[in-house]
Amino acid sequence: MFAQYGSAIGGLVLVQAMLQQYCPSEIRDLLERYFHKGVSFFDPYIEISFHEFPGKYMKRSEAFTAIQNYLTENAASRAKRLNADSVKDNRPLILTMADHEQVTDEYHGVQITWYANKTVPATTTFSFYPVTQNLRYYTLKFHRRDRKLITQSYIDHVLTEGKAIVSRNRQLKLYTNDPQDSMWIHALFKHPATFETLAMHPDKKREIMNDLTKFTEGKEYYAKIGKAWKRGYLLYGPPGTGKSTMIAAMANFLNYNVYDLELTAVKDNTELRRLLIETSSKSIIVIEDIDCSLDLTGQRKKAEEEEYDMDDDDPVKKMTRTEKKSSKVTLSGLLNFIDGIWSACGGERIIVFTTNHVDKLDPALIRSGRMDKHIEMSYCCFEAFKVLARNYLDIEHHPLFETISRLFGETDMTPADVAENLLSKSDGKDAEACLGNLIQALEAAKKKDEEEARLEAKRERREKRLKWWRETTKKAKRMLKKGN
Ligand SMILES: Nc1ncnc2c1ncn2[C@@H]1O[C@H](COP(=O)(O)OP(=O)(O)OP(=O)(O)O)[C@@H](O)[C@H]1O
Ligand SMILES: [Mg+2]
Repeated sequence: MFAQYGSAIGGLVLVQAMLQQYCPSEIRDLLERYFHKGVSFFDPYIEISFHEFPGKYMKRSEAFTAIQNYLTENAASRAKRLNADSVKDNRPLILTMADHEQVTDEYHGVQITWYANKTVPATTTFSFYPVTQNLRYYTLKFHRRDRKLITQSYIDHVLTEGKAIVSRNRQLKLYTNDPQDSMWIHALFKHPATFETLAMHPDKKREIMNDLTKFTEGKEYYAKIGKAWKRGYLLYGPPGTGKSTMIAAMANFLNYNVYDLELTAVKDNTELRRLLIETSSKSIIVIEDIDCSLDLTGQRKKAEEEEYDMDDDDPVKKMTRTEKKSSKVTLSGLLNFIDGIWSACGGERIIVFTTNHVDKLDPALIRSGRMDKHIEMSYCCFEAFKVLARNYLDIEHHPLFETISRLFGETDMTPADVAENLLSKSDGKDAEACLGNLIQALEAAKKKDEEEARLEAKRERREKRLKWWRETTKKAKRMLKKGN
């Protein structure tokens, strides 16, 4: 039976080769269409292709990555030609199928063949992406009698397995936007901060961790209520209270990549949109110091005023306005993105804004629904100090803790300053000396606070006296006038 198919297809291939050589193109196209129909009539096999970059935005297909990982773990070792990926950080060698290689897989007793393909484009058009990368694809080939099993069960199995492998083997990455060509560049993300090492009141910490876990498990919930699967956090507080450390702890906790978006390097809203669409799911997009990144407070107002003035028909003014508008990222561009566009690209993204001045932000940016959770990162409390003492000195208790606890009630110190004091010259080994350092620093801070309070009180008293003196003089002058 197979031999018959084979010779029929062989015959058709021969005919096609002859046509290509001797036929005019119109007739050839027509005949080729029939040729493919003929082949598919005789050929009992079905093929499905999965391209690496299938979409308009040149976003790498998650299905392709999942298949690559599935094949690497399950079948690639059986291939004859393999690519060995560079090995870093003592990780095992990664072997992937070489291009134009094939492997077979088995599922419920059915044989499936996978081909790793790569086509080289005939015409070279300009692209930011390596050309060959755009054209890699896997082809899955199976007998048509197994169509139901493959399309309804096997592909799902491969994608689910592949995605699980991706998240198991995931090495976190830190992406930053390159101001030169506005592309994401990445390095391995290796921040050691975890929720365990984060100095914060345990209740608050638990609340945040629960919130994050609920978010990651919320795929069905978000779909049910018709909202994009995203969550916004606003971290605010003075410098050195652990906002950036918290982001690293979140990434390590969730096993998410971090996209550190430098807004000042983004040319306009279109570029912002592209950069954000290129982020992968399971990621945290961070915009640090949002109040400094852009004049977000003013720009929206300015934009509104400009729109209002659009009737003005001075062409020069109009042009300047248009340039101004198109050359910057605006608050509305950012808000539009946060609000809507993500729903179209798969979700599971967290966006974190940080600021030292929450009072300076435009209310539109922080209203609920946009930033779902506001987290205040504040001065160190005794509970947070205990975490730092455990991290830096390996101690849970010490007789000096009582004094320290009292001093935390009397003055403010950031966790960064506490940590600095715990890092003594003796390399953190002499706990008593380190705690002594901290007590001295806390007492000095308390003294400074008291001195500032004393000066403030003195200033207030002086102002009061001055006010009394001015009023009394005014009264005396009025009385003198009346007397005259
Ligand atoms: N809550 C904290 N827990 C543990 N370490 C902390 C904490 N806060 C600060 N630190 C320590 O202080 C350093 C500075 O903290 P971090 O950069 O997270 O502060 P920040 O709030 O982001 O400051 P900025 O507003 O200046 O960006 C960190 O490297 C870390 O060692
Ligand atoms: Mg920071």
